Amino acid sequence: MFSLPRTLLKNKDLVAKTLKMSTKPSYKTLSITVPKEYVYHVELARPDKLNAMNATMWHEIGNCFENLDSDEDCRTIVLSGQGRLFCAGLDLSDTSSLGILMSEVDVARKAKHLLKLIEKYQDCLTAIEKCKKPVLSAVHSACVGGGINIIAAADMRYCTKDAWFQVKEVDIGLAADVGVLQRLPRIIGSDSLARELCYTARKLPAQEALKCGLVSELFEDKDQMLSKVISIADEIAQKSPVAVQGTKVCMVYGRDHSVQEGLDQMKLWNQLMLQSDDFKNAIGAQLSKEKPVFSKL
Ligand SMILES: CCC/C=C/C=C/C(=O)SCCNC(=O)CCNC(=O)[C@H](O)C(C)(C)COP(=O)(O)OP(=O)(O)OC[C@H]1O[C@@H](n2cnc3c(N)ncnc32)[C@H](O)[C@@H]1OP(=O)(O)O
Repeated sequence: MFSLPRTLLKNKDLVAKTLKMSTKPSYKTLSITVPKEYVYHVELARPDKLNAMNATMWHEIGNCFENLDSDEDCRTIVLSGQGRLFCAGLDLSDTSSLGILMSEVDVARKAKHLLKLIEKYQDCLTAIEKCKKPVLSAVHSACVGGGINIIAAADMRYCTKDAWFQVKEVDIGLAADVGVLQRLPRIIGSDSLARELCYTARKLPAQEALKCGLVSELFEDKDQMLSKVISIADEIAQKSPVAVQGTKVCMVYGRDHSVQEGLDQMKLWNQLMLQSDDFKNAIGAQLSKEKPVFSKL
């Protein structure tokens, strides 16, 4: 039977922390590390498959971001890919995703299964947007198909100078269905360019991705990028989690609603959140010029 070491039993807080840590999930296709307090680093971890998204990866992305949403040790998330490129998109050899199309069943039955599959895969990526912790994506080399759908659901995007992006779906006979058609035009603010990229599947190079606002900054290489992106994530993680998470929720809401609807939602949000200790602590710290301390959320 599992038993705790004697030294741990002496310290109740440490015991609670150890038990909590031991219940954190682990994944087959994702790697999670904690480079700084409150900063989590999620990596797509199928490097030998160019991080192509098989069914396991789709489900794990959804579960991971749902879990991180309620993980009070996590305040910001850096998302990158292991191996030689960020992501090759849908795993085209994965029959557990695409097998439905091959099976000999009636069109209505196939459609019913496909509806469920598409809905599930949409939800898995929307979990990135629904997670209240800011997600900073860091792309090196190629970001193809499903990969660009992933980063479109993230809060911020950074890339290396050699990176390129491709909304590849039309090339495999598919209208992209997991978020890029909806999110990309809003991110880059040009419906015309978004349509060109989605209709032609042309490769968008890093310089142009910077110019059109898809990414915030370019870096010489992946190491330099991760070091800077982790430091931005750390800067955010030092702030009140009540303020940062509220800002994300309200900005996502505001993107999809009128200014007045956004302001109305903001009133309701802050009539609760301004009562939080964080508000008092942050103002006190500003006045005393001391570093504020915020409890976990
Ligand atoms: C309900 C569904 C919702 C989801 C929809 C999502 C749709 C999409 O993601 S559409 C896009 C799908 N992805 C692709 O079409 C990418 C195809 N791959 C490439 O363009 C290139 O491989 C890539 C630019 C990523 C890398 O090129 P590079 O020259 O560096 O390597 P390759 O020699 O081409 O590839 C190496 C081996 O990896 C295999 N591979 C690459 N991509 C995939 C993939 N997406 N799925 C499965 N396997 C992939 C490639 O076949 C090579 O294998 P091997 O010949 O055995 O070495």
